[in-house]
Amino acid sequence: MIATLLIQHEKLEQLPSGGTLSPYGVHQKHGQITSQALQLLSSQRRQFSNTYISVKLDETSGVAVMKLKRPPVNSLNMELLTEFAINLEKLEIDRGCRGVILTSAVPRIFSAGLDITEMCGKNADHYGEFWRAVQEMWLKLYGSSMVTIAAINGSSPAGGCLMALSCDYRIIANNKKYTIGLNETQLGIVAPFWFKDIITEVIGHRAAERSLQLGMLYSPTDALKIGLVDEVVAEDKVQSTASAVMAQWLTLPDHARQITKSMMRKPSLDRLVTHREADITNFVSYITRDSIQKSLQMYMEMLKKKGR
Ligand SMILES: CC/C=C\C/C=C\C/C=C/C=C/CC(=O)SCCNC(=O)CCNC(=O)[C@H](O)C(C)(C)COP(=O)(O)OP(=O)(O)OC[C@H]1O[C@@H](n2cnc3c(N)ncnc32)[C@H](O)[C@@H]1OP(=O)(O)O
Repeated sequence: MIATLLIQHEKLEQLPSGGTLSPYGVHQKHGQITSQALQLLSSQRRQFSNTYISVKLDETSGVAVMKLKRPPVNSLNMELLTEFAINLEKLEIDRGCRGVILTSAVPRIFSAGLDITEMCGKNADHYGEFWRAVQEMWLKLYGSSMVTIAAINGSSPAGGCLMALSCDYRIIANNKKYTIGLNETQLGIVAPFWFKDIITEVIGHRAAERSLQLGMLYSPTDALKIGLVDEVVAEDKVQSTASAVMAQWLTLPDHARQITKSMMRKPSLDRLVTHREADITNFVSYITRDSIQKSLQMYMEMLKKKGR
């Protein structure tokens, strides 16, 4: 029992910021065994935090709450995406974790989507690396065998919406100021095929086509109408509803639910895995076009003006 707890704890050891999984071994930790074990036995919660992600795992329920914490808008830069993928992978291999609630620590914002500055004024190698990190985040989240619930406590455009769409269930706060959707065309860019596939899976072809062409951002109630979210609840009920829904989902045997989830999601995952390198090449050649760079720069200027 103590040995198991120790191994689990080491899987969840805090990561050096922006780095890769720490190669801690049981032996390196030998001297701390007793105190760590006692600490773990007396506490049912484990938490760890990186620069842009914090995770709290409740060992009793097997549910982790993962929060994005990159103010002002949780835009997804390379470091956040990398931390996200590493943390999710750690939870994935942790037997004590069966479900993840994804939410934001930044008031009024779930995530502003990809960090536009990662897609402007950089070189091709950078864009390629960035895109690989975006793909990796999505493959890990959409392909997770755990129950994943998005507790959307703020606006969630573009890549933020993709994250929410990749979860098994979406709960959004009832606040008219919050919007959610894949608004890429409003930036003058095209949503990649796998963004298109996933929104089509969730809301159906007709609604997705209209939504994508017009780059629509929906209020919570409109998002509910088209099935982009599953539930709209009072702002102060988002987390408790997410916990209640999670508890319901976790009453099912993991094995049956996981195989069913995998059956439903495998075709889309395989499509990206098969075309991963081509998708990166495509992204790089697209994003380096002068016209696209200009559109993104203008969009950033517009955002900055609005903020003043
Ligand atoms: C054939 C084609 C083939 C292949 C194509 C392949 C790929 C192309 C693909 C790319 C896909 C991209 C997906 C994306 O996610 S793009 C990002 C889209 N995001 C948005 O449009 C959101 C923009 N932001 C907002 O709407 C708002 O900021 C807000 C609603 C999230 C929050 O509003 P607030 O009023 O609370 O805050 P602001 O004052 O607007 O912002 C504060 C601060 O943050 C900066 N900022 C906002 N969003 C981003 C962002 N996404 N990236 C970087 N920075 C952002 C904003 O400029 C402000 O900065 P300053 O304080 O003024 O410095």
